[in-house]
Amino acid sequence: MPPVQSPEPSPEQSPEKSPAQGPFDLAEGDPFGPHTLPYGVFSTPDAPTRRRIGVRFGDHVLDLSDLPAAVRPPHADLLAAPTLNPLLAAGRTVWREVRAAVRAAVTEPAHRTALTPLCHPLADVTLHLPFEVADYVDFYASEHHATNVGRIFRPNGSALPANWKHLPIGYHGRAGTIVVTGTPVVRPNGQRKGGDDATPLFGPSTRLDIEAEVGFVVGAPSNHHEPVALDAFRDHVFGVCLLNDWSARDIQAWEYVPLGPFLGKSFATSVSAWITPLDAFDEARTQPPARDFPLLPYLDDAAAEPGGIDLRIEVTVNGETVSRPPFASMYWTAAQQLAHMTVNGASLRTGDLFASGTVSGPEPDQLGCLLELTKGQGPFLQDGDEVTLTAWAPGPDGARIGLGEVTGRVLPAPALGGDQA
Ligand SMILES: O=C(O)/C=C/C(=O)CC(=O)CC(=O)O
Ligand SMILES: [Ca+2]
Ligand SMILES: [Mg+2]
Repeated sequence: MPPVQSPEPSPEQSPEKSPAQGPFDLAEGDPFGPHTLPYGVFSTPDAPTRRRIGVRFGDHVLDLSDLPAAVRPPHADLLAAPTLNPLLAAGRTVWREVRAAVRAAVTEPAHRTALTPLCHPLADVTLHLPFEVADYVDFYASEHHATNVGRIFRPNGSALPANWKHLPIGYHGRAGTIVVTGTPVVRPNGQRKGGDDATPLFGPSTRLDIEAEVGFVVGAPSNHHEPVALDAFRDHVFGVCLLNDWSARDIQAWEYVPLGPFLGKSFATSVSAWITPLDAFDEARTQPPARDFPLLPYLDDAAAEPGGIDLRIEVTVNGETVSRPPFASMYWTAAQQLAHMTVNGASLRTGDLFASGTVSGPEPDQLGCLLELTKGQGPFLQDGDEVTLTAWAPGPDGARIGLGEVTGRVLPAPALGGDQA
């Protein structure tokens, strides 16, 4: 695939910083300033089994697990856990109180002496999957992606299915194979049958792909039989992460009729280590595209607060930028996806994760997977390839809200056993 033209500086490349400065002296434009404050879970080499909650500030992690009394936030017990789940479960009022207290701690110069020993350079810590994933759903919400993929997978049918503009299509994925950024991704073995194959073949996928997506993390649960309305979205959804829905296109193309993706996607899904609270995106809200059909009342967001988010994603393969998918172009919003997911009375659990679907914009350098970028022809991923997604959103007063990164390197498929070879 051709590299993207006219590169802009990656938000991950923090501007130059002099070594004499401390963890709280951020360079101008650092995307992890006081308006971002994403939560993660880390450990340090001296205590590798002690997982602690931290917040990212610049290129450091501030340990929140045992803050000194002068800056101890309300609900500090929730921050002493080894995962974010207790904080997620606590609900929006608590999320806001904790975030306000953390912001006050990192911005008040009088606290710096006390907090500096609790700051670890990112390079010195191990980042872990920050929450225990409950259920996992993946949507299909980009009109551009759905149209492009529809043409490739179903050249004789209409690109968009008849239901596409009436409901956000999704499928249930595999929560147990969600992995944190940096985890290697092993090429899956599986069954495939191309148009020229007389019978199905078995072996390593030859069409391994990525999907650049945004994940939404559910905090507060809901009750069974009680749908979550559009305007209750922010009572339930805690925050946002980056997500790569690794996809074996050959396995997927053969297996997906009629129930949708299965083994072609369930071998691994990577997420970023940082969960950014929704409140960080207040300045980045956008109106979704105009609706082409009237929506049923439970999905009709015409009078709702703008449901889109202006996240600018960048996809690199082996360090070379291949795409810049714009999340603001998504047809269906996360609030509509949540309303649809629960309209039948299905309940939410703390730690549920739902992904936006591949983010593809209208332009050729805005496509969120290699299938689209190469018009179905490949090349797809080779063993050893490393794929990284980064993103940022506009914040207050020209600040950037960084989402960190989700990265993974492809490892060779396991050797086939006697029954499989
Ligand atoms: O059009 C299809 O048959 C399937 C497309 C997908 O790859 C499903 C998917 O993961 C949805 C998405 O990421 O948008
Ligand atoms: Ca997907
Ligand atoms: Mg996947």
